[in-house]
Amino acid sequence: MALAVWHSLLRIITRSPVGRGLLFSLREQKIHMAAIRAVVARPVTFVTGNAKKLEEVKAILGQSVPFQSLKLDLPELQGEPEDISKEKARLAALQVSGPVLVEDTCLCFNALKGLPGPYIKWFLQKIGHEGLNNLLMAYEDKSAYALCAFAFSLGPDTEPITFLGKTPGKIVPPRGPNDFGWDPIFQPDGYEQTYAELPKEEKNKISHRSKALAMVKSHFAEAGYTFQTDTSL
Ligand SMILES: O=c1[nH]c(=O)c2ncn([C@@H]3O[C@H](COP(=O)(O)OP(=O)(O)OP(=O)(O)O)[C@@H](O)[C@H]3O)c2[nH]1
Ligand SMILES: [Mg+2]
Repeated sequence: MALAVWHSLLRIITRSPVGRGLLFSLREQKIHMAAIRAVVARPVTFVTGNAKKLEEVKAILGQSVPFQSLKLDLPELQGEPEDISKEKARLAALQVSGPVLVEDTCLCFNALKGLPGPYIKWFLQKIGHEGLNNLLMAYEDKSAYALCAFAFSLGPDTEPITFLGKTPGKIVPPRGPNDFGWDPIFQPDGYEQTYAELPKEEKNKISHRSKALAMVKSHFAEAGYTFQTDTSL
């Protein structure tokens, strides 16, 4: 019965010019979507100069988003995290001539209206953990948040898209191993340990980076890109 109704509906659609037009445009759209889904000529390159970031990205993404990495220290725009990350992706895509993933990380102090934010790398290099704590000496509010802005671009002619992840916490005197940036002075909300004291797997479950990468993963799953692995193309 349902099949008979469907057949008469199909007959009506295919006999009318409007119906035929509709079917044609649906077919075109399907072909267009297939073209988008299909082939991207190169695998994704995660561009970073930071080995510890790379380590975490590998651990968090696993096999979900196949990528290769390239160590490049890209120049960084001043401004808002999302814009910095997008500009990094544009520069990276030009260098790589293919699909790229980059990220920019900020450590934002609420008492300082979000600063040092994207400038944390230079603050950390110049004044260290103690200096960062001292910046908040005059304030009762030690709350802060770690923010990660990933940007993905399919190539030099494509506008990058961004994925943000944020983890709230507070700034504390350094505790734990000193092998990654400001991890020893950031204590995420709901934990008694700093990022540095937490086992890596635990940090990777709750970190700003893992939250942003969860969105990257969903995007890749939805878009269904197929990346050719033949790099001679
Ligand atoms: O304790 C930390 N836990 C983290 O989870 C984390 N992620 C980044 N950082 C540090 O924060 C600055 C960001 O600057 P940033 O995003 O420009 O990175 P970068 O210049 O090192 O690499 P990249 O820009 O080439 O990717 C740099 O000092 C990074 O070392 C972290 N420190
Ligand atoms: Mg950088």
